[in-house]
Amino acid sequence: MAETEERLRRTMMFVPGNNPAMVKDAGIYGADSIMFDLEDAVSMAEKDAARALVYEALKSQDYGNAELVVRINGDDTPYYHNDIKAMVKAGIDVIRLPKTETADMIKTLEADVLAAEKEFGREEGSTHLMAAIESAKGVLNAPAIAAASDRMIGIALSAEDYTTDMKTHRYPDGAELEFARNMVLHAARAAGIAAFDTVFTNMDDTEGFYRETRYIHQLGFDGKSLVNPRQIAMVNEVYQPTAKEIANAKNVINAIEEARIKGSGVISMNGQMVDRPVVLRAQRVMRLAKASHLVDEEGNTIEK
Ligand SMILES: CC(C)(COP(=O)(O)OP(=O)(O)OC[C@H]1O[C@@H](n2cnc3c(N)ncnc32)[C@H](O)[C@@H]1OP(=O)(O)O)[C@@H](O)C(=O)NCCC(=O)NCCSC(=O)C[C@@](O)(CC(=O)O)C(=O)O
Ligand SMILES: [Mg+2]
Repeated sequence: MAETEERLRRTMMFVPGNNPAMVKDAGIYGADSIMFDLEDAVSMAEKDAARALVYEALKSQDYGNAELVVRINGDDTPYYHNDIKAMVKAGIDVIRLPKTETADMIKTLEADVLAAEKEFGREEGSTHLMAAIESAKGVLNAPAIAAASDRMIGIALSAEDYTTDMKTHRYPDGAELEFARNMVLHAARAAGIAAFDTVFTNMDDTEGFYRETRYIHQLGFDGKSLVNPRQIAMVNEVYQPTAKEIANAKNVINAIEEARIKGSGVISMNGQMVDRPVVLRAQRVMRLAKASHLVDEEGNTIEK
């Protein structure tokens, strides 16, 4: 992937760090990002073993093109520093801080990660960060959290802890998450980083999962945190562009290229004004189409 190209982050799958089979096979399902969990999926008694398991997997397993993320334990736990050191030493792509409530928590994490990069001879700045927003305080501070470090690649809403903090629970229509979703999304967009929607935990409610995914796709989220590989194809299906969207995107890109050659940045196409934001949307449609194997590298439709 070219350095300037936006990475697709439709699916970020939680993998319990204490489960050797799941850790080993996590790469076979095609998630855009694999998130090894050292926090709430792992009991206190298994914290050290899980960290060692994930460390060994990162050193020895080939997870293909997936972005590798680890959810460490919070800075109020005795595991936080060891988690950071082990994961930075193993060369993790992204550290996800759970229950992030302030920008200072990210700044502290950034300093701790930098110290670990120096200690283990890793390139300074190579470890990226993201924050999980899991409380009212976190939601209200989301803009500052999102902008707290140049290492930040995204922020995620964590609705299980958030609804507990709000003294409610999750309902099928998601009204209890409306404010938090919009805050997280706006904070991410204002900081120029990715926004991840929360996990959906009822494996049997396929209809509910599709409904929620279509909704967050419409809002503009980059993708969702997931708990099960069966959810990956469903998210990709919702996020993949339609044939009409792809055809339109190709026309936009071709038309603006012709206009550029003639020295113009804005044109009219079928009565519709085409300018920079329309072109950026068209380019994103083509990236999604490529990732969904609907078109090849040159943008030609792949016949199924
Ligand atoms: C849900 C279930 C038990 C269902 O089990 P089932 O047995 O019915 O699954 P099946 O579909 O039958 O599995 C078919 C095959 O896939 C394999 N497989 C399944 N899941 C896999 C996976 N995740 N990774 C790799 N492999 C997997 C499985 O091993 C089998 O492999 P095989 O035997 O070879 O065929 C299982 O998925 C699971 O444990 N999920 C992870 C749960 C978890 O991590 N929770 C913590 C994160 S949330 C949180 O903390 C809240 C939060 O903090 C969130 C935030 O911050 O965003 C907040 O506050 O909101
Ligand atoms: Mg949580």
